Amino acid sequence: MTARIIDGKVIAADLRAQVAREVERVKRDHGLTPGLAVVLVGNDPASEVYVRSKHTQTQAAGMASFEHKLPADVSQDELLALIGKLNRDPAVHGILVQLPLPKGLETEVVINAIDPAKDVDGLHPHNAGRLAGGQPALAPCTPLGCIILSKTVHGSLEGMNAIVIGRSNLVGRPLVQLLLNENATVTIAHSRSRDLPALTARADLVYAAVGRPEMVKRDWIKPGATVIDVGINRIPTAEGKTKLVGDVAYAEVAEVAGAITPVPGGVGQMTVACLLVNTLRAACAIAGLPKPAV
Ligand SMILES: NC(=O)C1=CN([C@@H]2O[C@H](COP(=O)(O)OP(=O)(O)OC[C@H]3O[C@@H](n4cnc5c(N)ncnc54)[C@H](OP(=O)(O)O)[C@@H]3O)[C@@H](O)[C@H]2O)C=CC1
Ligand SMILES: Nc1nc(=O)c2c([nH]1)NC[C@@H]1CN(c3ccc(C(=O)N[C@@H](CCC(=O)O)C(=O)O)cc3)C=[N+]21
Repeated sequence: MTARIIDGKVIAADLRAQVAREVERVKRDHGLTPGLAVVLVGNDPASEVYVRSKHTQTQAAGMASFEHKLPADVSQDELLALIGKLNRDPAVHGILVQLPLPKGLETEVVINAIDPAKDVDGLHPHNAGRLAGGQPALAPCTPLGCIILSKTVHGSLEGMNAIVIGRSNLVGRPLVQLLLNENATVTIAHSRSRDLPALTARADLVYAAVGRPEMVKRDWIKPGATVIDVGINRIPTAEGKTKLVGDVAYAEVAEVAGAITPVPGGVGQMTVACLLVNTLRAACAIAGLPKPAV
């Protein structure tokens, strides 16, 4: 069997086009231009790539994009002051602080300072708690993207056995909550889990969000399972260059899986598209408008 490739590029482009249509409508009918502010502290080259692609795609969708680059040695107070300013700025409806933050800055304090209504990353305890309680919330973009990709294969995830490998606040935990809301049966695995290959082999849906290049192997996968690879790992090649690989050994797993996401071109594409969705939703909610169609 050779897996169907889930094309994140195409699915994300479709989602961005839907966002752009809705942005045009709220601009025309309500004079509302959704705005996203991205805060990047320090100059990690990988982060700069993501931030640039967020900026380009935000503008392409007709939204306002505000970039704030701060030096790695910025003080916590200065960063909190910027967040306070963005919280009060009526042109800003979404605030994303790129993680991880450089040493010396307390992630929790910084995240908690973001107005929950503008927390398009879904990381503030207000939104994380609401999501865990099954209430409407701004949910993290990468897990949202994982659910959309899974549904392109299965329609409904109800009753399916899912495993989420990884339990970070940004990916694993919120993904578990979204899967529960979809009525999947969820196993949560992490670095202390015992016999990960056997746990994974029971799953119809496998989500790998670990940060270990090509960790998930062919013999871990139930034949026909859907494999969603969240990992983004840059590794050296034999030719002395670098390449991106996921947390799944793609070539061998694609021989047994029913469907699989590539890296690049899978989940990463959806993350940025879902950020636009969240910004549009946040803008409509803040302006007191009905929920947008996307
Ligand atoms: N495509 C996209 O848009 C995005 C991709 N990513 C990528 O996804 C990956 C995960 O990111 P993130 O969640 O932020 O990473 P974190 O480092 O925050 O979390 C990694 C998780 O994996 C678990 N883990 C580590 N080693 C093992 C192991 N050997 N077996 C089982 N579990 C293990 C850890 O367990 P424990 O809790 O016990 O330490 C932890 O829960 C990274 O490659 C990252 O680059 C991240 C965000 C967006
Ligand atoms: N507060 C916060 N929120 C995040 O959502 C967040 C973050 N911090 N820190 C870093 C991770 C990582 N992340 C990615 C986004 C897009 C791609 C992406 O577009 N990837 C492309 C390829 C990119 C390339 O070629 O380098 C793809 O997979 O096709 C990847 C990874 C968001 N993250």
